Amino acid sequence: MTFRKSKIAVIGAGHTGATLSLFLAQKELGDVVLLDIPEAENPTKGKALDLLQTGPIEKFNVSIKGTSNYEDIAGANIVIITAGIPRKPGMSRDDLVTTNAKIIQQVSRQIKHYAPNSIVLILSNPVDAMTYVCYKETGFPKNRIIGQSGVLDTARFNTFVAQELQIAPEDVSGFVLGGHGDEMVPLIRYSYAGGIPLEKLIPQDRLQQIVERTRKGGGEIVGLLGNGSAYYAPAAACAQMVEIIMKDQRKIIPSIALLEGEYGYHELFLGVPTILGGNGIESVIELHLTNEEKAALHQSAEAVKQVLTLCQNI
Ligand SMILES: NC(=O)C1=CN([C@@H]2O[C@H](COP(=O)(O)OP(=O)(O)OC[C@H]3O[C@@H](n4cnc5c(N)ncnc54)[C@H](O)[C@@H]3O)[C@@H](O)[C@H]2O)C=CC1
Ligand SMILES: O=C([O-])CC(=O)C(=O)O
Repeated sequence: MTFRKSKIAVIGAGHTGATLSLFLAQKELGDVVLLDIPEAENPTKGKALDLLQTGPIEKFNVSIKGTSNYEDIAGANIVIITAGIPRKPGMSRDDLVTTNAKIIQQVSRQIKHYAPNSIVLILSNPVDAMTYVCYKETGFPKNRIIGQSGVLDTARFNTFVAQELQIAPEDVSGFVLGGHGDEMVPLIRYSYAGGIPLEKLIPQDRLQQIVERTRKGGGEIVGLLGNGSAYYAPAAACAQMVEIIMKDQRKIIPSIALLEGEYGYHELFLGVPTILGGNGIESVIELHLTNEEKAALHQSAEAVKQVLTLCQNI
């Protein structure tokens, strides 16, 4: 009898890619292939070997291979793209667009060739636009092209609310819509702690401060790190999405998904609540929004469209 394990490919072996590989190995979701550019082949192999040697201590048993050869991702079930440059203090995510769009284009071509049946999860920034670039370049169906932003943004919101109320973070279920930029839309009306609407637990002005901190949550960490951006929580967010897909858990999770009429948008990737499962995005959940919420979402969508115009001539 042959036992075939699943294969998960992580493109980009930097901070997020290497951290994600550790989370994936700990979850034993499949064998991990960690790929970076040829110039970084030795460090990539070194990180993979180091991760592999974590197995006996952390009690996981999967293979972890470092490589710069795309043949190694052949047949991957899921590919996560973390390749690209991160921002530095003073930059916005959108400032990365020209460099990263070219990288995503190259990487997507290789994925199309070597892992044509894979589900692709995009992390690289500006992530809403990079998800669109990957969609266009691979030509994969929309359910198999997913961007990560909302799991992370919601985790930040939940953390700040838990700190405010002095409760367990897992008791908080926040809700964030829109693009992964400072215009993102944390929706207080759909946010709860222990089933109680947050509006009943925290005064409006404090809630607004938490919303603002969430919107700028990535920038806060960029400012503190000084040379790069967050990677533990972003990697954990990707690992959770991979787990949901690999185990076909059908969870309601915010994903960057292609909108074809939902929320009034067409041919636009934006963060929305989705059912995530074995086929990737199983469906987009459309919620009723107040006029104020619609206006905030519109502002966020316009910011994403603006960045997309910069991807047209890559
Ligand atoms: N969507 C989100 O929520 C988040 C997105 N990010 C984004 O993820 C990206 C990666 O961040 P980090 O891992 O911290 O950066 P990093 O600089 O530590 O790692 C990036 C890696 O990509 C590799 N790379 C560059 N071009 C490549 C190519 N053509 N093929 C394969 N690998 C290539 C680099 O050699 C490097 O090892 C950034 O764009 C960052 O802004 C980071 C955190 C959260
Ligand atoms: O802030 C950044 O540049 C990285 C990112 O997307 C995040 O941490 O939310």
